[in-house]
Amino acid sequence: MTVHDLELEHFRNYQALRVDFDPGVNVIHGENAQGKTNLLEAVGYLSGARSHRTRGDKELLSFDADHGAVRSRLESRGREFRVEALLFRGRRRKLTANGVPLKTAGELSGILRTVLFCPEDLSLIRAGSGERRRFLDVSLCQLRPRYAAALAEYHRLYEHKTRILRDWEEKPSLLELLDDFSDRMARCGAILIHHRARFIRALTQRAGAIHADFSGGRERMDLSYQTVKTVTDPQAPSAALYPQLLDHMASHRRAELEARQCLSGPHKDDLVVDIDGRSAKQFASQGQTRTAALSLKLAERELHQQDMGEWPVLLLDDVLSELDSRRRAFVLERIDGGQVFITCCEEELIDQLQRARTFHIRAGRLEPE
Ligand SMILES: Nc1ncnc2c1ncn2[C@@H]1O[C@H](COP(=O)(O)OP(=O)(O)OP(=O)(O)O)[C@@H](O)[C@H]1O
Repeated sequence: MTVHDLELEHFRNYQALRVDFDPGVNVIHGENAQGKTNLLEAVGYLSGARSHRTRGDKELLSFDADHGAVRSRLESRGREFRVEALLFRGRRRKLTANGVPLKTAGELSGILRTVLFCPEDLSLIRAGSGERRRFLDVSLCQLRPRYAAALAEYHRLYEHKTRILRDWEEKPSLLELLDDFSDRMARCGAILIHHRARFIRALTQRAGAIHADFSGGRERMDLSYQTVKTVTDPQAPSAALYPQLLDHMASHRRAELEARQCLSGPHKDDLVVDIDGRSAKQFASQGQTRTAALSLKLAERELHQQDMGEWPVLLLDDVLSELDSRRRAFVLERIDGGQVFITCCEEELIDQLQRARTFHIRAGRLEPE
């Protein structure tokens, strides 16, 4: 997959930008706060109309602008696409591909896939389970459209059930709906667990091998999937998982009513990361945390490649400067193949990336080469 060019209008600190990219490695270089991450964010937005830094589109619009645009010509699965996202303050965005309006943002993920690694990804290892579930969800939504649909439905049901549990004492009639919502959550939840388990199994093999290479064979990383306790084999077909989830919900019915929260279901799942048999969340050093998070992302990238037969676009935000020279060389070797965008502040890194095309950014503008 290749992003050939990008055009931005009133996007973050870019008033107007038009740039052609290299199909290989692109280095976005500049001092702090000049717009490197904003440019990477715009490339990432082409996949799934989603930003890794904000939920709402209005933050993407330049301060004081009431509309903006992201446009690109890109190549995916041997076809060329012209993708456009028009953003408005206070109005729904408009997405099109080759001039045809798109109904959902998911249709954009079907065209372009990206894998991003940014400093915030260290929380993949360090933070609570929510960050790791988000990682699973973002990957799986790109990989499996059925997963994306089940996840959206699960979130909707979760919100409804939470409202029932919150308000049932004031409005006891709501309780009549509770079991139906639990049943539907168990059906959707079974689909999520099945896909998560299979994805984690594939990820374990790849990420473990990458982490071993990364650490020069000195460390071993293991991943395991923690889900609802009554599930005996999470990789089983969703029809087999459904009654097991229902059992768990039934045994937690009273506790949910008392706690006024959904306590049962895959919204509490975790991806457990161990290094040399110990919890990475609790014991990993800063360097180990960075290596483990990066191994997960590089493994995710390889799974996309395996799935589609072509590399997703890799976005590395401010990653290399934090690695020692051996690990940096390892990453540069590993990302050979496919299109890559790397942001950096240091001139010396540019020298190391000899085959790359470099873009110098200052205050939301491209400096002439
Ligand atoms: N909606 C917006 N409109 C205008 N400017 C914005 C908007 N959002 C962020 N900015 C500004 O864009 C500038 C560049 O931000 P960006 O995160 O891209 O910096 P960077 O070059 O990656 O810097 P660093 O090396 O420090 O990470 C910042 O000064 C930020 O305040």
